[in-house]
Amino acid sequence: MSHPLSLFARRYRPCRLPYRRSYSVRIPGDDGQGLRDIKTVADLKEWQPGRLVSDVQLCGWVRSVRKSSSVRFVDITDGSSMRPVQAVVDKSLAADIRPGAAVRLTGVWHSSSSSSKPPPSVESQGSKLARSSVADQPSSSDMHEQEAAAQSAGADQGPAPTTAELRVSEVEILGSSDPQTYPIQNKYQTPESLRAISHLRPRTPINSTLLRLRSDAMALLSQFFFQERFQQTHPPVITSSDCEGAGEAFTVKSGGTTEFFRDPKYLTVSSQLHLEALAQALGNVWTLSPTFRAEQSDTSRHLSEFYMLEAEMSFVQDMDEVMDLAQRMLASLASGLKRLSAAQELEKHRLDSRDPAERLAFEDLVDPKELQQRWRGLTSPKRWPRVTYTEAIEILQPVAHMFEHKPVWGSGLQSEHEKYLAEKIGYDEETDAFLPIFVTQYPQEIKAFYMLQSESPPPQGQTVDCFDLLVPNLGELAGGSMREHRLAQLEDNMRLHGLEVPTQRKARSSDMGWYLDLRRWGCPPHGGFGLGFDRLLSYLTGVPNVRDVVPFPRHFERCDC
Ligand SMILES: NC(=O)C[C@H](N)C(=O)O
Repeated sequence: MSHPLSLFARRYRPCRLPYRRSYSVRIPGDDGQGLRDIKTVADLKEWQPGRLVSDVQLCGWVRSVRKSSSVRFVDITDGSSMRPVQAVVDKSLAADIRPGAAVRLTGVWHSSSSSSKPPPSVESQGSKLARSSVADQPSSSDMHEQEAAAQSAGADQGPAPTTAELRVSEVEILGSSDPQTYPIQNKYQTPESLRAISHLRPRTPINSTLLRLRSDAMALLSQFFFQERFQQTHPPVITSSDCEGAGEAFTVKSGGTTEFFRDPKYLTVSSQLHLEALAQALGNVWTLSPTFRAEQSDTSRHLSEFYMLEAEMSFVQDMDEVMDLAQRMLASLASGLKRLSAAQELEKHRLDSRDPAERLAFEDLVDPKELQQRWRGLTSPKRWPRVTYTEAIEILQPVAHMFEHKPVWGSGLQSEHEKYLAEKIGYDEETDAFLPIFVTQYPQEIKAFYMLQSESPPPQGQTVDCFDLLVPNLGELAGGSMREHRLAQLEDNMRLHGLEVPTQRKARSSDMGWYLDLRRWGCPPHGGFGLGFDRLLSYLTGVPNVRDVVPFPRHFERCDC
């Protein structure tokens, strides 16, 4: 008897969906069967078919228009690459091609390999104009004829282009733009002025590349955790409690007169407690979710809404395993990003940029040498340094005069202390790299109630098995801990931190009864960490203010659109 599945397989005919191209670039003969994979401006710029190709269609936004006597050189972008592609449009067709407009252009693709002469190396805008042969080209209809002749003769024809470009015969304006009012100027705009137009800011070359890097990072992290057999989960955004107990939660209100959820609810400050519940069913779990803190800190490192990457591991006894995971994850992310275009473009175009406005924008970023030291540290095969909080205080005390706040055992490390430690301990002379550092075992009193007490605390006082991951210039990038998995001890910890200890979980109750329940049935030793995703991106890209690596920053007194 045949297996029911094979029966199904015989009956099953895959349905062939009509192929519809929804990409910004369309080349003739591309029927979606994978013969060519030219979908975006980034692909098109790389495409060197070795001949002229007509009927290439390009959708995108006009970044700039340069004029010569008979043609317009139009820079087109679709957000897929930092550099635009050049379109050459006869003056007669170009009247409505203005910066900011959305256009569809059709024409002949001239790649550098369709030229008999080798392409020139990097050119300045001025020299490009002067040297381009296009200004002396025949009209667009002549270009079509030339192309047909070239194809039938199987040979290259026409004057050699100096750069890959689309010679346009048809122009459609899909969304017009008035350059007089368009707020994105072809001149330097300060980060602060761009923040005031966060809905348009992604159209600038550097910001759009940062957003692509952000997207790459999310994809790589998903890949990493998938390979590590972690389950990705969606913990809630609306929660009953302030997990860290720091009183920095936003309250959720419905706008009605009655309490929507019966009693006050909050926007999550950390997914950790819910992740612990999921980890007790799924093993190892992670999430990258929005997190909210109502801190009134108006600094370059704080956002009221940020993305936190949190991971929780079950059956883990040793905190080193949690720190190893954090290091493995960051190393894998950094090496993955290095292979992708957004990170490569940021590095390359910083060096080859000829546009004065863009050069100024690059100067707003951290010095390239320091940036390389960061990346070398993140991808280093060496184990990142681990020091206890007590050792850290001992390192800080002899140089206490350097700080505004005195380093004393029992008080939290200030950002100035964290930055000093990261630079001092993390610098690896041998490789000229900044290794991130782990500071472990903080005093119990200044840490959250759920952390596991250390087995052998220092004479100064009781500590907990926790860690902060510190990097130069930024300070804390991540924090994690072993969680107290025993009910009685957890209840003691709660009392110690002045929290109410519910005796049993009541239906519909919003107290911590549910969290204590987790300790009642099958709670193994476990631990995890949370990492500020936006801070990480700002560290990787050298963007000094975390507000410039998120599309729509929200922070104290600012939530613009
Ligand atoms: N998942 C974590 O360990 C993060 C921790 N709850 C924090 O907010 O810092």
